Amino acid sequence: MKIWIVKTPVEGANKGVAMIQQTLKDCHEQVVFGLATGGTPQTLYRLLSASQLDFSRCIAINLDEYVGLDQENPQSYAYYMNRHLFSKKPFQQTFIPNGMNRNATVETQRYDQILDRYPIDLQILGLGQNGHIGFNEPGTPFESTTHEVQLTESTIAANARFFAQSTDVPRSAYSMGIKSIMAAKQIIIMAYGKAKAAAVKKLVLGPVTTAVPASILQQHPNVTLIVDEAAADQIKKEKVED
Ligand SMILES: N[C@@H]1[C@@H](O)[C@H](O)[C@@H](COP(=O)(O)O)O[C@@H]1O
Repeated sequence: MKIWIVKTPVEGANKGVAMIQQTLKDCHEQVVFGLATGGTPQTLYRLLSASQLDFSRCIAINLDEYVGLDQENPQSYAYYMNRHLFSKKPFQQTFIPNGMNRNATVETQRYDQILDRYPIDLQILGLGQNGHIGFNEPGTPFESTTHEVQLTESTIAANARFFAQSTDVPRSAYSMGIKSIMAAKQIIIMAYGKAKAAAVKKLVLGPVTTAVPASILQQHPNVTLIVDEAAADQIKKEKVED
């Protein structure tokens, strides 16, 4: 795992933009990006939106969506992606789980077929305070594919800041599984702020355990972790590469 400790999320996002640019250069045909939501990638999407990069030959596959929120709901991840990226940078095609499909079996199978059809070249990830990736909460099997997740109280509390009140946060979500995330050729995971420091330590230095879903990334051959100093507080700096 490469680790970059940056001064600010803007510096981290600039590194992300450079890696995305490289991926676009390296892949001469269609490029498939796996995309995340949440607060962490917002700066990255802002810089991508302002860049000259062209995504018209790219496919975007998002990690997750709340069950029960439609794409017109400002708290849905579909709305988030349109607002922060797709309205400014058109992609050839974009996919996100349909939170309005209450038939979890049908929806998760549909999404797995999309993932089979479009292998991900570069996956962007944020990190939950409890070590989750996508909405794969602690305890999720590493072999999981797309599934419906019952959100933990800690995730509901962490995400309540995006809602008028915590009782508005949906209790479940559809999420790509850990197996699908690990199938990406390359992964960038970003984490900023001291609230992420404990999870970053477990991600980098802890045992690989389903109790910390992100710890499986230690076994992926091409992961770059981008953290600011607050998030890197509990890890050794000797692994840093520039
Ligand atoms: N499902 C999302 C994740 O995809 C995200 O990476 C993580 C961190 O969010 P944030 O970046 O807002 O801290 O939690 C959310 O629950």
